[in-house]
Amino acid sequence: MAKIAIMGFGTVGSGVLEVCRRNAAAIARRAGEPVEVKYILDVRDFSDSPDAALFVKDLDIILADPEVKAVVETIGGTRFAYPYVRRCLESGRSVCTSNKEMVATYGAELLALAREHGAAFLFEASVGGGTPIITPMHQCLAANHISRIEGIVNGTTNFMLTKMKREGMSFDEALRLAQKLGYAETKDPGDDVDGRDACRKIAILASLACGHHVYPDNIPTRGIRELTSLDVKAAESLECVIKLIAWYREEANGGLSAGVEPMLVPDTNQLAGVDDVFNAILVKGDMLGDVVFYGKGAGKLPTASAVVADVIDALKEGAAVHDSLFWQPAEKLDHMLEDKKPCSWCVRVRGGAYGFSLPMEPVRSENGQTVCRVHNATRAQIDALAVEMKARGCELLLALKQMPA
Ligand SMILES: NC(=O)C1=CN([C@@H]2O[C@H](COP(=O)(O)OP(=O)(O)OC[C@H]3O[C@@H](n4cnc5c(N)ncnc54)[C@H](OP(=O)(O)O)[C@@H]3O)[C@@H](O)[C@H]2O)C=CC1
Ligand SMILES: N[C@@H](CC=O)C(=O)O
Repeated sequence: MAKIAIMGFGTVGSGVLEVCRRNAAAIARRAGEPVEVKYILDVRDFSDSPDAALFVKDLDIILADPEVKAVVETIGGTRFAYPYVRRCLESGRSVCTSNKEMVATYGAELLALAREHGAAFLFEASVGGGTPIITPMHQCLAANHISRIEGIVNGTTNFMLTKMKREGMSFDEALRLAQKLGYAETKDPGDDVDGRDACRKIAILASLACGHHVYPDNIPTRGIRELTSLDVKAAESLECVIKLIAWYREEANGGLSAGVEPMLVPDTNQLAGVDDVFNAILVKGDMLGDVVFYGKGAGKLPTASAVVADVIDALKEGAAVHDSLFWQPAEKLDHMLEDKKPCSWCVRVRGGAYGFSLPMEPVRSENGQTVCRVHNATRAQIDALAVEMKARGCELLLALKQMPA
C-alpha cells in the first residue's frame, strides 16, 4: 500500500481524493499497489467533513511519517507552495503538482532538487489541465526537435469567449460562471483574463522544448479584457473567431520568441473549433510534423486525473523520470522575446483610417470606432502606426494578429 498526502484541498485537491477513491482498483493495478491518501493539509476547517481524521495543519506531521511516499501540491501560488514543495523534495518525497505559477518560476530549480534527492517532481496538470501534454512532449516526442508550439491553454478565457459569442453573455457574467464551475484561478481570476496563466503555461512548454528555463516575465502577454463586441462582430465578418493564443517559436537564427495574445483565428483553422473549457495545443516536431493535443483544460476531475496519473508515475518511476523530464537553469533575459515576423492584423481605430503609412481596409464600424485590416506588417510597424495616429489626433485602440488558415 502506497500512502500519499495532499496539500491544499480546494477544487483540484478534493478532486485528487475523489479520483483516488473512485478509480482505486485501476490506480492500484497501474501503480502496482493500492494508493491511499493518508493526510490532507489545508488551512481551512474541515472538522465537519466525513474525512476530518485525515486533515492536518502542520507539514511536519506529513514529513515525519516514513509511510508517505509522495505528496500532491494543489495549494497554488508560490508563497506557501514553493517552500513546502522544497521541503518535501529535500525529504526524498516525490511531488506531483498542478501549480503552473510555481513550475514556471522555479521549475529548473525544483527539477534539480528532485534529482538530487532521488525523488520525482511531476507537473502534468500544470499545462492543459486534464489534457496530456508534458508527458507526451518529454516521452513520445523525445526523438524530435520541437520548433513551434501554439494553442489555447487557458480554459477560463476560452469558456468566456465561447459564452460571450454564442450566448451573448457579458464579460462579467461569463467570468462568474467560470468561477462557479471551478475553472478560474481562485487567488486572482485576473491571472486568467489578463493572460498571466497562459503565459506561465507557455513558459513551461517553451522550457521543455528549448531545454533551459524560459521566464514568464520575458514573454509579451496580453489578455482578453480589451476586446469589445465590435471586435467579435468584425472577426465574424472576416470568417474568423477570436481566441487567446499562447505561442512559442524557434527562429531560423536559433533565437526564441513567444507570446500570449488574443488573435483572429480563421474558421478553417482547427483551433477555431476549440470551444468552452477545452484546450488545444499544436506542437511541431522536426520528425513527426504537427501534432495536436486536445481536451479539458480546467475543472476538478479532469485536472485531478492528470495529477493522479503523475502520482502513479512517481511511485513507479521515482527520479528515473527525470532522465527525460528536465531543463537547465538560466538567467532571466533583460529584454522581451519579441515577435519580429510580419503577419496580417485587425486594428480597431478611432478618428480616421486613411492616409497613414500602413494601408488600412475598413471592415466594420460602430460608435465612432472602425475595425480595419492591415496586411503584412510587423509588431514594430503597428507600434509605429499607433504613434503616427496619435500625432494626428486619431487613436489605435487595439491590434490583433491573424493566424494562418
Ligand atoms: N481549478 C482548476 O481547474 C485548475 C487549477 N490548477 C492549479 O491548481 C492549483 C490549485 O487550484 P484550485 O484547486 O483551483 O485552488 P483552490 O483555491 O480551490 O484550492 C487551494 C486550497 O489550498 C488551501 N490553502 C491555501 N493556503 C494554504 C496553505 N498555506 N496550506 C494549506 N492549504 C492552503 C486553500 O484554502 P483557502 O481557500 O482558505 O485559501 C484551498 O483550500 C493552482 O495552482 C491552480 O492554478 C491547475 C489546473 C486546473
Ligand atoms: N484557470 C486555469 C485553470 C487550469 O489551468 C484555466 O482556466 O485554464
